[in-house]
Amino acid sequence: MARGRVSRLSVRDVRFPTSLGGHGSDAMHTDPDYSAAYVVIETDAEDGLKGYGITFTLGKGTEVDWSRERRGASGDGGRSQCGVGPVGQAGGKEEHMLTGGYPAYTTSCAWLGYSDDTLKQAGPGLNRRTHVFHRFKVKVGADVQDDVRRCRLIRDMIGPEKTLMMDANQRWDVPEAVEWMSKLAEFKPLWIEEPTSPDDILGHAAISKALVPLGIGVATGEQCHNRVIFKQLLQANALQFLQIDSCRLGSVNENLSVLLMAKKFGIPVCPHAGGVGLCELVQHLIIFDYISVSASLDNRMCEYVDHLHEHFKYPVRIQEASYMPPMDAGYSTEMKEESVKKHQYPDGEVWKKLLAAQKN
Ligand SMILES: C[C@H](O)[C@@H](O)CC(=O)C(=O)O
Ligand SMILES: [Mg+2]
Repeated sequence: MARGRVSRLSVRDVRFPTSLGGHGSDAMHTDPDYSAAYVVIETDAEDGLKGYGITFTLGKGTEVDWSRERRGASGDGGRSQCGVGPVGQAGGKEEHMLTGGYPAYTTSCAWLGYSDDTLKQAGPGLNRRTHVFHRFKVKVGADVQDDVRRCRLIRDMIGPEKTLMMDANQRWDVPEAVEWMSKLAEFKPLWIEEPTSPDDILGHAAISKALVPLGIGVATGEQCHNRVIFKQLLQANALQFLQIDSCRLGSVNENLSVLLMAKKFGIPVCPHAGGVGLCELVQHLIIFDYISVSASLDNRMCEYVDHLHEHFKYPVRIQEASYMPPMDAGYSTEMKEESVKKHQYPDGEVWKKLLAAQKN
């Protein structure tokens, strides 16, 4: 157990220029730069132990988080996530995880900013992934004709059996969501994610009521910042898939309370991980969910995006489209110092070059 009092805290603004390749783009966020307020805490125990935390943002948001972290990293429970202990004793479900891992789906096949050629190409496109993954998510919501074309292309490539999900990133109002999804129903999506404002609990309930008869569930949660919102979503039958976000919900404890509520309501948790470092964090929560709470993999899967893992000291391991349990102690949050230095905004090497090029 860590001893001592927190004696030092650093917060750094780390940004990755993902917008240059359209990675991470959706109907609401057209040019995101995956970024983080990266926090390191040390104690006066002088035992070498440090705590690492990140809060995911899309670039400019880091400035807001930066000032929050500086003002009171411990005051409000913080949105950053610091290390927890290693996995415990092996039992039947742990064995299952250790051998087979936790099922993953990929969103990296179909960000909204990708051209049709990119979707088709090997490399960042879908071909490379179709034989690895069985579950795919496509971004929709900006233009219905584009969505029909892109969903057809993807459904044709993955075939009728593989699972397809759709994500509108809050773009629609309630009637629009129902109408739009009725047009995309032919592509057999398992869920529509964030069909409308994340705060509109009754709106989500109305959309669920209209779409469940078409075989389409509603998924939401990546913008839900506390357990009370999730409680209301569950009580109102407003979602069929619940998506915790390890950084959005303040603290591991808040995430755990949502896992427990989801179990009580019989709703599968399928965490959000589209961002930098989110896959690294959320794998701990979802494997815990399986081993200690839900005990089920029915209709459950964890999002995977395949960017930026190389900047983490303990990156996720994906095998056969599954997250393999992390073997290192902690929450897999520590970034490589070299990566942090290079991507620090605005004075890291990467940003100095980009900002200079923008001026010219
Ligand atoms: C801006 C982010 O990339 C967002 O599109 C992620 C998301 O909605 C998801 O992964 O789901
Ligand atoms: Mg989403």
